[in-house]
Amino acid sequence: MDILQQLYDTVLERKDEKQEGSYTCYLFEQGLDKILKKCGEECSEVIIAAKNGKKEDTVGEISDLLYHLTVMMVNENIPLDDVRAELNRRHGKTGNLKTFHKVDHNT
Ligand SMILES: N=c1c2ncn([C@@H]3O[C@H](COP(=O)(O)OP(=O)(O)OP(=O)(O)O)[C@@H](O)[C@H]3O)c2ncn1[C@@H]1O[C@H](COP(=O)(O)O)[C@@H](O)[C@H]1O
Repeated sequence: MDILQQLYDTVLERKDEKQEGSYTCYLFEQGLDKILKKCGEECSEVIIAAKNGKKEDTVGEISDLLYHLTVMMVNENIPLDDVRAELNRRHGKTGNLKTFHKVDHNT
């Protein structure tokens, strides 16, 4: 199982728990506005890190953002598979476009 799925499953378990010291439980208690605020903050931090050109910091900030997005998805009952399906659908489209351009370019 990939790490995003493992993270999603752990966050999902936290939704119905009250675990001492769990930041995820704290976010669920605070509710959607707090979760969205954190997503916004973490997104800004990704942009700043990337702009500063520090790859290691950027990877850390992307990981923070993915975690907070996962909490938001669980809070909003959005399964990871829905995002996978949408990405697969778009990837399929891009694949078709590439093929089209290749054929078009050679003629
Ligand atoms: N991936 C993460 C993860 N990334 C970031 N964070 C937490 O996100 C918080 C964000 O830090 P900030 O400095 O931005 O915010 P803060 O000032 O501490 O908090 P706020 O007052 O802003 O809410 C930190 O406390 C980090 O520890 C995470 N907390 C948990 N996880 C994953 O979630 C799982 C469950 O965690 P718990 O719920 O803590 O058991 C863990 O096993 C991890 O896999």
